[in-house]
Amino acid sequence: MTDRLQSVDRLLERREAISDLGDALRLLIEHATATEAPTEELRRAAERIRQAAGPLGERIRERTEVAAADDLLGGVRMYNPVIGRGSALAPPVHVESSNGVAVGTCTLGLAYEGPPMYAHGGVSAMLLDQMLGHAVTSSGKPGMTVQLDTAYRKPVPLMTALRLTAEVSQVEGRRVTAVGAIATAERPDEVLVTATGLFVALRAEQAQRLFGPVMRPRAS
Ligand SMILES: CCCCCCCCCCCCCC(=O)SCCNC(=O)CCNC(=O)[C@H](O)C(C)(C)COP(=O)(O)OP(=O)(O)OC[C@H]1O[C@@H](n2cnc3c(N)ncnc32)[C@H](O)[C@@H]1OP(=O)(O)O
Repeated sequence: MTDRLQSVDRLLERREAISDLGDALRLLIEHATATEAPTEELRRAAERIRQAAGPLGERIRERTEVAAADDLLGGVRMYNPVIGRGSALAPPVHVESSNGVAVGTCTLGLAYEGPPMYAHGGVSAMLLDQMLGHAVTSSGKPGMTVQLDTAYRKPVPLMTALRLTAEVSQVEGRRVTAVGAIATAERPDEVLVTATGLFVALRAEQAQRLFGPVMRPRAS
């Protein structure tokens, strides 16, 4: 096996391990949010979790370093808080996108609760920002969100399969507008939340100013 193939294998193995850890963390968060276990059990769990966290903190990256398992240009972001399989914060959303259109699926657990039984409005906005970002990126004009308007028409139910959609609606020079919606998978035509986002493609000097350290090739 060539060195390159071996390093690809190692990368895939690491991504698999990160996803496995992410799944475990999501289970932990969901149980910790839903639990009505005795108080003593909570104390024991806190101690065991601190013990498990210790070794992970022994080698950590700086803010200016991209995670070793990520591929920025290829769109692999293992710790993205919406789609990252390694992020305990991510539901995670599974997204497919092409030609300015994105479709996503996810189920939100009790950890995302705002009003009882329903998703927090900020969580819906986060999901839609990400979805709009995928639509915009897949149109070939990636940019950053400069404005996001959300309209909450009906509450988003927790523990229910959701369908998220987004598409580019307007391109004006460096400014790209996209619209998106959240519905349940069961009733995709009944819109619960909508969003309109304005994205701006960065000029080269803006990209350099904001992302200079992570744009440099990794030292081997
Ligand atoms: C396969 C790969 C898949 C990967 C998928 C990845 C998906 C990723 C999903 C991630 C999703 C998550 C995404 C995130 O979370 S992105 C994170 C949240 N967003 C930010 O942090 C952005 C913060 N903003 C800035 O840094 C600056 O505003 C930037 C640098 C973006 C623009 O700099 P600046 O502000 O100095 O502007 P400009 O001089 O360059 O000019 C820009 C043009 O835009 C117009 N303008 C600006 N602001 C507004 C506004 N509010 N309403 C209306 N218009 C506005 C402006 O007038 C001008 O128009 P014109 O005069 O040219 O006509």
